[in-house]
Amino acid sequence: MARVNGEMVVAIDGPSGSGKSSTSRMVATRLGLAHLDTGSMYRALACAVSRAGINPQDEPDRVIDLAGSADIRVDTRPGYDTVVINGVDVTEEIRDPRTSARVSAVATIPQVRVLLVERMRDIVERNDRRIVVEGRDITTVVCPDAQVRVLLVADPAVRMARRARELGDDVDQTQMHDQIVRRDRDDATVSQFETPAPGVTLIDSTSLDLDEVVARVVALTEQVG
Ligand SMILES: Nc1ncnc2c1ncn2[C@@H]1O[C@H](COP(=O)(O)OP(=O)(O)OP(=O)(O)O)[C@@H](O)[C@H]1O
Ligand SMILES: Nc1ccn([C@H]2C[C@H](O)[C@@H](COP(=O)(O)O)O2)c(=O)n1
Repeated sequence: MARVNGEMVVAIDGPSGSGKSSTSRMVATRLGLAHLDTGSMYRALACAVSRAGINPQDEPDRVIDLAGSADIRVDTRPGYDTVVINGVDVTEEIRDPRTSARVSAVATIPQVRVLLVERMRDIVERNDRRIVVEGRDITTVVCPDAQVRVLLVADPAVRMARRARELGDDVDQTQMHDQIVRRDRDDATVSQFETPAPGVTLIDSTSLDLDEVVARVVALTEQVG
């Protein structure tokens, strides 16, 4: 295994379905790092909001209260991916297309973002800054000082096809469009993940397989002085 020693924060941003989680998990495993999927934290909050019967558009203050008070536990061992909020294991629920449809309404509330960014940075520190962190604003807001910063993109049609293959018969074309195109449009109102910020490496995976993407990210970690 190409383990790295010392501090190594790898920040990976990108639009929905661009391969952030698959890539991050494999990079973390290969390098002996922890893995934080920050989208899972917004998704967990969206589950708790829904369980509490809160409508984020009508009652943003209740969402903000929950974002501040909720006990959110994420397992940062690569491949474990367990997420528990207020004692409820939502690991499966966060991947339900209904959660995907609701999560942007929670993640686009600015005060919610401030509260969760604080928690994300805390998790990075608790992992001794040896971690792969993925999301939409990791390279720009959460960890702009990361050793490696990547924006991972892929053509929307390719992302939809990959997601459709993953979900099988469960999701129709309208839902797929909502999960990828509509979600990106909403999420892009609060984060900049469509073009790389200065110093961020762009990787377009449209015609790269997963192993090729992982190899490129690992190569970037090897260039860190
Ligand atoms: N380079 C690639 N080539 C082919 N398939 C890929 C590639 N990268 C990811 N995939 C597949 O695309 C799908 C979406 O990948 P993944 O869940 O990692 O994306 P994501 O960016 O984390 O998505 P989301 O933003 O919705 O959480 C998965 O089925 C994954 O196996
Ligand atoms: N750093 C982040 C991470 C995620 N989000 C939002 C955007 C998505 O709609 C939602 C779920 O993320 P996903 O699991 O699809 O990566 O959370 C964000 O705004 N910032």
